[in-house]
Amino acid sequence: MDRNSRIFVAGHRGLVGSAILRRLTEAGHTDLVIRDRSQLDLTDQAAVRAFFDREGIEQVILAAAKVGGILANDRFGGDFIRDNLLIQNNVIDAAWRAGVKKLLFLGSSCLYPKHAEQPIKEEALLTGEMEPSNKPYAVAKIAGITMCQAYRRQYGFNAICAMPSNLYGPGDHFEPETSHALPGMIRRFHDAKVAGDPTVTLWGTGTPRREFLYVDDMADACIHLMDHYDSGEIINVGPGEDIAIADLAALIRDTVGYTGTLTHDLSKPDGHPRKLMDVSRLFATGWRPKVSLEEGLRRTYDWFLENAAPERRQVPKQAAE
Ligand SMILES: NC(=O)C1=CN([C@@H]2O[C@H](COP(=O)(O)OP(=O)(O)OC[C@H]3O[C@@H](n4cnc5c(N)ncnc54)[C@H](OP(=O)(O)O)[C@@H]3O)[C@@H](O)[C@H]2O)C=CC1
Ligand SMILES: C[C@H]1O[C@H](OP(=O)(O)OP(=O)(O)OC[C@H]2O[C@@H](n3cnc4c(=O)[nH]c(N)nc43)[C@H](O)[C@@H]2O)[C@@H](O)[C@@H](O)C1=O
Repeated sequence: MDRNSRIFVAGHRGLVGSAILRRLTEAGHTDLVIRDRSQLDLTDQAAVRAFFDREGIEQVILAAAKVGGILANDRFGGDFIRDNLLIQNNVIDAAWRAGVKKLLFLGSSCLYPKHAEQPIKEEALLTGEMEPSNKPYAVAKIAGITMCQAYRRQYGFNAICAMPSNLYGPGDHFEPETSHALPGMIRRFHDAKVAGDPTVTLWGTGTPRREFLYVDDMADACIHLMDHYDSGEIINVGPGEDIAIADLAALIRDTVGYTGTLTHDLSKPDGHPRKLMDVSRLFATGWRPKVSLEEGLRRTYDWFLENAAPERRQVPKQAAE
């Protein structure tokens, strides 16, 4: 990506957006455009149109979305489908109208059929029943992909679509109920360690498998695709290996230094049994991930301790007296 190109990083405060902003800044980019939600609500079509008409944006990385773990998706499907359809419709359309040269849209591995053949090839999209827990989110995302492909075919708009695996790292969300599995478990093991709780409860059976990509690798992949990928075909982005949730829990337990026991809350959903993606299309472009899961967990927990651990929140003075 040209260092002088005017790039809008939508969702720059989020897990992926903040990593992309970090990477582009480190690479010496001088014309990065960012807007907090309070400055530009991407669900507001008129505001988004006016923004693109005014700002002369040349490239867009769309890392803004309504995102959450399996329970948030299961409980708030109306919010997920509404907000994601609004955000992506507004940004993709306004970017095209304003003459943006290239846009990156982010789907997810959870868009693939629940029982897709593993590892999952990009051609598997829409070939089978979807996982019900995140169907509203997934249908919205598939609409976004379809919109990008239709705008390319009808208008020649260079929109590309990546399908990331589960992502994690600095800037993630650690709220126990709404977060993704990896940060949720970090928080759960950490809180139990601080409180001296004898047991930690995991959701589900622990048998599902998930593919985890460290968010700085994801940021590198996004920039790599902006530089080297111009096809309308979706492209999987992941490390190409997965781990059972129960084994991930053991890794997180050791990273946090928790010594208690584990139980399972079987009332919580398992979701996809597995969603390991075939990343040969991505690897053929020359990209490879750099950060292992063990190293990524270490860095993520260090970031959590510095920035997100509940005991770091200042207790109001009067409450402490
Ligand atoms: N995390 C994961 O495991 C995966 C994520 N993805 C995709 O990657 C992308 C980024 O996800 P991730 O970084 O995890 O998500 P986050 O929730 O961390 O970040 C989303 C960002 O979007 C912003 N946003 C949400 N709604 C609006 C709005 N109405 N107006 C303006 N900004 C808004 C948020 O702003 P604010 O900070 O104000 O809330 C936040 O900065 C998404 O498209 C997601 O679908 C795909 C696969 C896996
Ligand atoms: C990235 C992807 O993320 C979502 O899909 P998901 O991968 O199924 O979501 P998840 O990260 O929350 O992993 C869930 C798995 O993990 C188990 N599990 C154990 N203990 C905890 C736990 O403490 N929290 C959570 N959330 N899950 C737990 C849980 O039982 C289940 O088996 C999509 O909605 C969508 O948002 C999407 O794109």
